[in-house]
Amino acid sequence: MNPQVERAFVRMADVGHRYDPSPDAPMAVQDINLEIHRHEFVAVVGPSGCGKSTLLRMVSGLLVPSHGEVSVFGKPVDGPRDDVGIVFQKPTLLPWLNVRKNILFPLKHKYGRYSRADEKRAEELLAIADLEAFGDKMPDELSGGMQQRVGIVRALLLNPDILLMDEPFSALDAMTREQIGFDLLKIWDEQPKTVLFITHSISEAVLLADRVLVMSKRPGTVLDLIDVDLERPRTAETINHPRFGQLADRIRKHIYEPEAVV
Ligand SMILES: Nc1ncnc2c1ncn2[C@@H]1O[C@H](COP(=O)(O)OP(=O)(O)OP(=O)(O)O)[C@@H](O)[C@H]1O
Repeated sequence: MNPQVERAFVRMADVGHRYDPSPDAPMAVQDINLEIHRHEFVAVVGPSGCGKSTLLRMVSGLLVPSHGEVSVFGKPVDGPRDDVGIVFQKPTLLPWLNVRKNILFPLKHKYGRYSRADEKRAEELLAIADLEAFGDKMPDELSGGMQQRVGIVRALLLNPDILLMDEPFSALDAMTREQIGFDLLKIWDEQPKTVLFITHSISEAVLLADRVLVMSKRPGTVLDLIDVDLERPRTAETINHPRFGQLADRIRKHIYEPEAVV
């Protein structure tokens, strides 16, 4: 496990949720018991509709589960949290603001202003994301991958303890996607966060995460929580490691031939 991982941070105890409150309506997720450590990188994979986004929304506090409890550092999550950054599939940058103003926008929106220190940190984060030369550019002057990196920097500028990422790279081509994965690991290494990362890509999950949470089809439950015992830093070479293939196979079996997994 990553040495930066400290201790249990996010806890889900017997968590379940049904969107339709009538008692015979189907559950979206059920019987979720999970502990995520501080600064751990957990990837979530599972079939479409199994409740991955539901899980993320419950950690963010945007959704209160109908059963069980989600807590962060021992305190129940009962409403939207301040210490959470969210990155979605599309970065949704404001087209009329340059990159620098886009990443500072949430601070301005939240506090009405931002300080010189915030501006300095914005420049530092842009540099970590290899975007230091693009602060003055408008979003439509950037590639899709660069826009997505701006979205990640924007989420990090609020210095959240928890970074929730919902299929953040799925709109990108394969090469950009792999590169931005390594960029994310570099940012995470320099600015450790507890990351919950949803993906449909098994190899992306294994390449990035400390652990991979595999969910069953609806109602989503935890099928497996797999330790990714591959060395860091992860590189393009990691993919050629025999252990990488074994881990990816194990996840693939859960998803495509669950009866074959003992
Ligand atoms: N707001 C909602 N109201 C009612 N049902 C919902 C709502 N949001 C999600 N659901 C249902 O809950 C289940 C889980 O949805 P969720 O979006 O969490 O799955 P997912 O694993 O993230 O899916 P995908 O991989 O396709 O994005 C689905 O059956 C979905 O139809």
